[in-house]
Amino acid sequence: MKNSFLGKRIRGGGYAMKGAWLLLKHEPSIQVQFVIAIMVCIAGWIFGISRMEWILQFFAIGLVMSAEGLNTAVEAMADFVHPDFHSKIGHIKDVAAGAVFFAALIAVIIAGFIYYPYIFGN
Ligand SMILES: Nc1ncnc2c1ncn2[C@@H]1O[C@H](COP(=O)(O)OP(=O)(O)OP(=O)(O)O)[C@@H](O)[C@H]1O
Repeated sequence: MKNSFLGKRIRGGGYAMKGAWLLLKHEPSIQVQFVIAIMVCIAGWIFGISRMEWILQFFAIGLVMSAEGLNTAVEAMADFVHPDFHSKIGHIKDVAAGAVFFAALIAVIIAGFIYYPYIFGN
């Protein structure tokens, strides 16, 4: 079982959950986004958003937290591979942060589409 196809997949899932827990425990940017995710879920519950709006909201939350998690991994990798200041490292980190910016921008646009009608009417 241990080295079977299924055993490896289950172990991989365990490592992934450990990684998610490490992100939540140690990374301030992920912690902030997690709190924002809880707040928008409370907003969704208060405004009684539709099933499709919940799906879009969870998609946006997943998109931002995934991008931020990968950005954190890229930053850690860059610091490990080259701890000193280097313009290439700066470029790599800026590009990884840019990916988070795209995800966050899309999330804000989705939030606007969902909540604008509930707050300001159609
Ligand atoms: N080793 C480096 N060489 C060149 N530029 C760097 C380097 N480290 C960081 N930078 C620049 O600083 C920006 C911020 O980097 P980074 O996110 O690692 O710093 P930080 O804000 O201290 O990170 P965190 O608080 O998430 O640990 C990068 O996007 C990059 O422009």
